[in-house]
Amino acid sequence: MVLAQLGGSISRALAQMSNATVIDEKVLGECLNEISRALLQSDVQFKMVRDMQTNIRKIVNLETLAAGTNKRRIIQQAVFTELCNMLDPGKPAFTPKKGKPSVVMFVGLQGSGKTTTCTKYAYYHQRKGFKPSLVCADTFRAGAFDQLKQNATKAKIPFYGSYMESDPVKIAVEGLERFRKENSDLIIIDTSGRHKQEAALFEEMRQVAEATKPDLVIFVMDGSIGQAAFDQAQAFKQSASVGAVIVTKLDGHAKGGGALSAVAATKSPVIFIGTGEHIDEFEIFDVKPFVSRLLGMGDLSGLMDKIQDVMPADQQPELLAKLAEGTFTLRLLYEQFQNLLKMGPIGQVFSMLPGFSSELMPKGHEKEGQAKIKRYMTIMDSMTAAELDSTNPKLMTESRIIRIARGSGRQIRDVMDMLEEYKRLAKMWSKMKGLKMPKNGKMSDLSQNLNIQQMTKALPPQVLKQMGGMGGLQALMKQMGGKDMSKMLGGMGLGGD
Ligand SMILES: Nc1nc2c(ncn2[C@@H]2O[C@H](COP(=O)(O)OP(=O)(O)OP(=O)(O)O)[C@@H](O)[C@H]2O)c(=O)[nH]1
Repeated sequence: MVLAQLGGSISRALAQMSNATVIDEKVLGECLNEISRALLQSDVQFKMVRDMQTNIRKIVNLETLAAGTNKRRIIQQAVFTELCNMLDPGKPAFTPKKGKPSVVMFVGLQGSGKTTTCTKYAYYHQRKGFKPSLVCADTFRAGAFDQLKQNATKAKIPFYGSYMESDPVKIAVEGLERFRKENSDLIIIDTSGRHKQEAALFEEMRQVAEATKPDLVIFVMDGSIGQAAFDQAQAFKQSASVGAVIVTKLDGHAKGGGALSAVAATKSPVIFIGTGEHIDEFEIFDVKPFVSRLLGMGDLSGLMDKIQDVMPADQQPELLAKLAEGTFTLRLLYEQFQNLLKMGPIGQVFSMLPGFSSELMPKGHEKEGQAKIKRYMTIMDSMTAAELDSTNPKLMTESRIIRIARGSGRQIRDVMDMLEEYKRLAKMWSKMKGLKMPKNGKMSDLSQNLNIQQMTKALPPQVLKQMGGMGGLQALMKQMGGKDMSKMLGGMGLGGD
């Protein structure tokens, strides 16, 4: 069972239980069995599933719960906590600091996605302002250096390797010296993999580690290997001082449960997950938000951080002023699309919204969504400034539409489609009109001025329903704290169909 389905099954089991008029032992038992079945099908170890059931039973003692307590919420919370405990080894991994030289070594079996992940890791840190560099100490696989070179060049990350040298230790040390001189603050060493765990692989790993003294050894594990994950993770853990794990290929048909439970068993935290072959299909792994997203409960603080990352602070007062006037122009939409694309794969963004489990945004649709946004932007590129800045729907006459379609090389139908989407969003935003502005003009202070009624009106009904109606919305606003809500609404509107 793939991870997104696992989340869906657990949420469904909880929802079914909520539908029961009385929650008694029988209903609770059925719900827990359903959840256990889903976990087992995802390759989570039997013992862990059994322990989880026992723990939940301990927390949720139906007889002693006072009348009037919300049993459903208590059970849901217990499931959430247990899933988190399963994935949290309780100690954080080493994290590199900007400007302070760190060495990180990657280990794993051949084909686990090690080389790809090294570049993703480097790229991730580069975007955060680090000066990463890559060393290819994989002399076992002939094409490894070429692959690293290609990836690194594309991402503009300095790399080091050799076609001639066959001693991985020598390459690792030379690469380290070179990049230390060049003031790289994150030197990443890719090591050889083998088809299976074998003594030679572990010996080589040990030697490279001894020569380079890494601050962190990351074990890269293929998320689709199911139950075999347990032994593999443990073998690596015992041979190298693995300090963190990255699980790859948690897209497509990955039996993520197996890898995740095995990882939990090795007591090293998962720090990132790979969700595709592309360099930005890489997500930071945080236990609570991950479980929350798995259960379709969203991860708003993650989403807010992502938005804050891409939206320059000086643009915020301007956007707010326009929103307060109730003017949502095509130009504004264009800018929002740009921000959305900067945030990374759309599916990642949507899975952070409460009510949208990743099951609702399957891989194919994600690409479709992204393509749709790019298509809309191409169409807008063929519009005049007056068209982009207008708020008059009548301006878009037939002749203008035909001209835009021709100019952008798209069908008239596509232009109409884009305009419909714009109208839908403009309508949603117009309901936010009259919003009281925060005095300092800062987005992050806007949420204090939003009221529930206004929000309820602005949200598409199906989104509101998914969020659990007014009550859900209220809880959500509390969760948001000082973070900003309006940008989130913009994002939501784009996916609200
Ligand atoms: N779908 C998907 N494919 C991935 C992901 N990460 C890596 N891959 C693919 O997995 C394949 C193997 O990846 P590599 O990076 O070459 O594997 P490796 O572990 O470095 O192999 P060695 O260098 O031989 O040890 C490649 O085709 C990658 O594109 C991921 O998160 N999702």
